[in-house]
Amino acid sequence: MLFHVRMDVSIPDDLDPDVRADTVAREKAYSQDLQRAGKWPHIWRIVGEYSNYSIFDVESNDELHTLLSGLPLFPYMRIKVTPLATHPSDINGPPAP
Ligand SMILES: O=C(O)CC1=CCC(=O)O1
Repeated sequence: MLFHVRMDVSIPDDLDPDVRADTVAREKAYSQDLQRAGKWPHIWRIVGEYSNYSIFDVESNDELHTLLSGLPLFPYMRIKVTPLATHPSDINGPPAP
């Protein structure tokens, strides 16, 4: 199942700089592990914002929720999830299983 996910990050200005750096580093490692596992095939920076558009490829809503709620930056994010379906005009058809 494919999901489009928008993440808007808002880290409080008064967060300890060491905690901030550690959290951002853990976020990067967590994200890259999921990218290598094929669960997070795309991540794009939204120009001019501390936000990204991502595509997740997971088995269920519950799996997506588990992955998103495990993000180290989750406490500092607003997340909008859009489930994706195959478009009937897509010349490539549905993604391979
Ligand atoms: O910087 C962001 O958009 C938040 C984020 C998600 C994965 C990551 O490495 O950073």
